[in-house]
Amino acid sequence: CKLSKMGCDENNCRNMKRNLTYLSQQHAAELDQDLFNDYKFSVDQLMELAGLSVATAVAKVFPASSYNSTLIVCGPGNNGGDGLVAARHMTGFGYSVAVYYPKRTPKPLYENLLCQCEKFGVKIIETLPPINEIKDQYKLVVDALFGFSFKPPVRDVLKPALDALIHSGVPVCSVDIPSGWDVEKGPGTEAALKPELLISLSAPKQCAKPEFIGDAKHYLGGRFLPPGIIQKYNLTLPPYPDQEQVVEL
Ligand SMILES: NC(=O)C1=CN([C@@H]2O[C@H](COP(=O)(O)OP(=O)(O)OC[C@H]3O[C@@H](n4cnc5c(N)ncnc54)[C@H](O)[C@@H]3O)[C@@H](O)[C@H]2O)[C@@H](O)CC1
Ligand SMILES: [K+]
Repeated sequence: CKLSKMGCDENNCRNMKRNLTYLSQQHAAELDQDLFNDYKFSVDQLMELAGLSVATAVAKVFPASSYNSTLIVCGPGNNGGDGLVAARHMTGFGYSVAVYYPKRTPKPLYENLLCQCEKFGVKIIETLPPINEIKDQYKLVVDALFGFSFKPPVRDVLKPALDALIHSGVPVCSVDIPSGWDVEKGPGTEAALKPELLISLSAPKQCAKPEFIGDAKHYLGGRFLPPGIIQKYNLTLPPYPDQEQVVEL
């Protein structure tokens, strides 16, 4: 992590992680609403910054030179929207990107993002390859299926998409929440998704605590929190270095 690279010892690293704020599901949703209602952000604005930070963190950990072909699995909510934004930015970072987006929400926001993906050369696939063939086609998978509004268990319609994330055998980068996990209680079972990278957006949620994510790399992105929100929710978060979109936790 950042601190250990700066020569700090492991205890300091652990203490920093222990002092981080981990939001409950309810506070994550309330904070989101405050950004829209009190601070007059639009969803598009925040989603663009969230998706850019996802693409940035992925590129830092899994560079396009080695992990050029990427599958992004997008869900029906804003987590899926972050995935569509990340897909577009990743084409600019040198990746060849395919998007699987099985349950599309008929709203201009998502339709526009999908249109932009196509125009940037993202391949939109209508069916997933069989699970055992995913690793023949892709070197990396981005999990933008469910975010902080997910309530387990997964419903049948999106179970095949979640199973593909869990069993593909390809490194998975999860956007905000590892899909299928309880937002507060973590993975729950041994059979849950085990991402190699988690990008928490705005602030980590309780399922991102070290005891749940283990050795996974963990980044914070979504550099858009106003000082008033940091005060209101009493957030302890690391500073972003310079003009970076993400910080490693
Ligand atoms: N405040 C923030 O930090 C921001 C958050 N954003 C993203 O927005 C996400 C939250 O988005 P949403 O509230 O739209 O919700 P999600 O994207 O978490 O998912 C909601 C969708 O999943 C479905 N769903 C929920 N439980 C399910 C189950 N058990 N089985 C099948 N489907 C299920 C719901 O019907 C709904 O369609 C965050 O995690 C983050 O990725 C960003 O886009 C912008 C700013
Ligand atoms: K996710």
